[in-house]
Amino acid sequence: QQPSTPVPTDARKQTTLGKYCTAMEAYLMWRAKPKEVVILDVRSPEEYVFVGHPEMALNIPVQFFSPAFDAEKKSYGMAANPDFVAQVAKKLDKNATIIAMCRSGQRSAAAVNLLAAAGYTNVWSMVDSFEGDAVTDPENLYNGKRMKNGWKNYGLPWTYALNPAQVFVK
Ligand SMILES: O=S(=O)([O-])[S-]
Repeated sequence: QQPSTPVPTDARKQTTLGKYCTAMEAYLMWRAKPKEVVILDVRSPEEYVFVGHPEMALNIPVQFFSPAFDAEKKSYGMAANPDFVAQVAKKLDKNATIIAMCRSGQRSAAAVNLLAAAGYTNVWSMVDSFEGDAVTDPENLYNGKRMKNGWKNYGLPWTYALNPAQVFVK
């Protein structure tokens, strides 16, 4: 069964290919065809290692974590991985079924767009991704926490274990 997730309202989560799925739909797609469907985790290797990752996920970062802290934005930076498409191409054909995922669906959309521009046609963006969206309700104990949806919150299979065939190696 094909995912029926609609176009996300957040423009940063939209892709040129228009293929969207939730973490649950992604898991069901993978489970139906585990040899054909690739879950591609485009987060930084640090997130893959320390936050954990779907058990079957291949890590190729679309952006790297940057240790430069921006006091105004109150965040660390991310730097584009200039070799992202080439690194994907080493492992996956242009007609492969790929589900891109990140923390909560923005970098996965960016990754889909890069791959689409390079000729990949069957690339989905996991809109809630690994950690999901944050609760936005000041009355809620979990306000601001990523507890709404996503792979981890659904209780889908994830791990901290590192498989040499799946980790990012430059
Ligand atoms: O890019 S992100 O959705 O993982 S914050």
